[in-house]
Amino acid sequence: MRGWPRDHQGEESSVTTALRIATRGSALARAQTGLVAAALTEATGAEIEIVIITSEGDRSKESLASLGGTGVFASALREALVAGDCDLIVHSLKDLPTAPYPGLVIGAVPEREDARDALCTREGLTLDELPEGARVGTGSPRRVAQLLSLRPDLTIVDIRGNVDTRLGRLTDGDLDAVVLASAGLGRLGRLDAATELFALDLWPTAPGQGALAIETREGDSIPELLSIEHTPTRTAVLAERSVLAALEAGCAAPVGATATVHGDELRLSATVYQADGEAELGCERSAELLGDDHLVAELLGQAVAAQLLEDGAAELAPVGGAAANGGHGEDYWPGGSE
Ligand SMILES: NCc1[nH]cc(CCC(=O)O)c1CC(=O)O
Repeated sequence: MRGWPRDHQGEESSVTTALRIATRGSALARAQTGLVAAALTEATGAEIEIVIITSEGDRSKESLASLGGTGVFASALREALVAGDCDLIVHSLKDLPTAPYPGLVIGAVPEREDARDALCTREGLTLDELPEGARVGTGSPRRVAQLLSLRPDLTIVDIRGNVDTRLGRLTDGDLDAVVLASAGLGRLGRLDAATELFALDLWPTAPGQGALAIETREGDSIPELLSIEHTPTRTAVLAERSVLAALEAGCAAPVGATATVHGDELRLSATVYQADGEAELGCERSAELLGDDHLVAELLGQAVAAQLLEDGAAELAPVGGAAANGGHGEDYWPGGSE
C-alpha cells in the first residue's frame, strides 16, 4: 500500500509503487481520471495505475432515496480509499457533498475548465430560436428554473443518464434540446454538440461546476499533487461550496454560484431560483485575499448565504434547512452515470 511506506522516512526510496487512482466506470469519470493521470505523469513522471470501481449507484435502477440517498456514487470509491485500495479519487467537484468525509480530504484541485452550461439543440438553434413549447431535457432544478425564467413556454422533460444517453435523446428526435455542462462535453470530446454557451453572469452554474477534486486520505503525503494544484480555483470553489453549505441547500435546491479570483480579490455571486423560474434572488460580494484564503472563501460564502436568507431565499426555494438532504451533487440520476 502506498500510504504507509510514504509516511515512514527512509522507506520511500526503496518502495517504488504506482499511484493508484480509483474511478467510476462511466465515460466521463474515466475521461477525467485519464486527464489527471496524464497531468501527474507529465509533471512528475509518476507511475499511475487506474482502478475502476462500480458503485451501487451505477448498477441500481432504484431511486436514490431507496439506496440511502446521498453520495451513493462517491461512497464505494471513498470506502476503497479509506481501506487503502487506492491512493486518490478523481471527482467532479460539483458532485462531491459539501459535508467532510471522515479521514478524507481534498488533496488537490486542478485548474477549472469552463464552468458554463451548454445548450445542445438538433439544428444548431439557440435558446431564443427554439420553437414555442419546445421540449428541453434536464434533471437539474437549477437548469429548469433558468430555462423557464427565459422561456416560460418551454416543456421541460426530466431526463437521467450519462452524457451520451442525453445527447442520444436529441438525435432520436424525442427532445429539441438538452442542457449539459460544457466541461463534461469537452472532456468527452463532444463540445461539437454545444450550440450555445450561457454566460455565467446571466446563468450561474452549480457550485464547483467545471472543476475536479482529487480526494486523498488525511495525513497522506503525495507531493506529486502539488504539480496540479491551482490555488485560485480551490479558493473560488471553496467560496461557491460555502454558500451551498450555509444555505443548507439540498440537491433539489436551485442554486447557482460563481466565484473568481482577480489578483488579491475574490468575487462571489450566487442566485437562488424559484422552481418555476418566475422569481430569483441574487447576491454579489467580494473580499480581499490577504492571509488565509480558505478562511476568506468560507466566510465570504457564509456572508452571501446569510444575505440571501435575509432577503427571503427560504420563502423562494427549498433552502435554509427545510429541504436539506445532505447535499449530493445536482442533476443526480439513479441508474445512470455522467
Ligand atoms: N451531475 C452530473 C455531472 N457532474 C459533472 C458533470 C460535468 C463536469 C463538470 O461539471 O465538471 C456532470 C454532467 C452535467 O452536469 O452535464
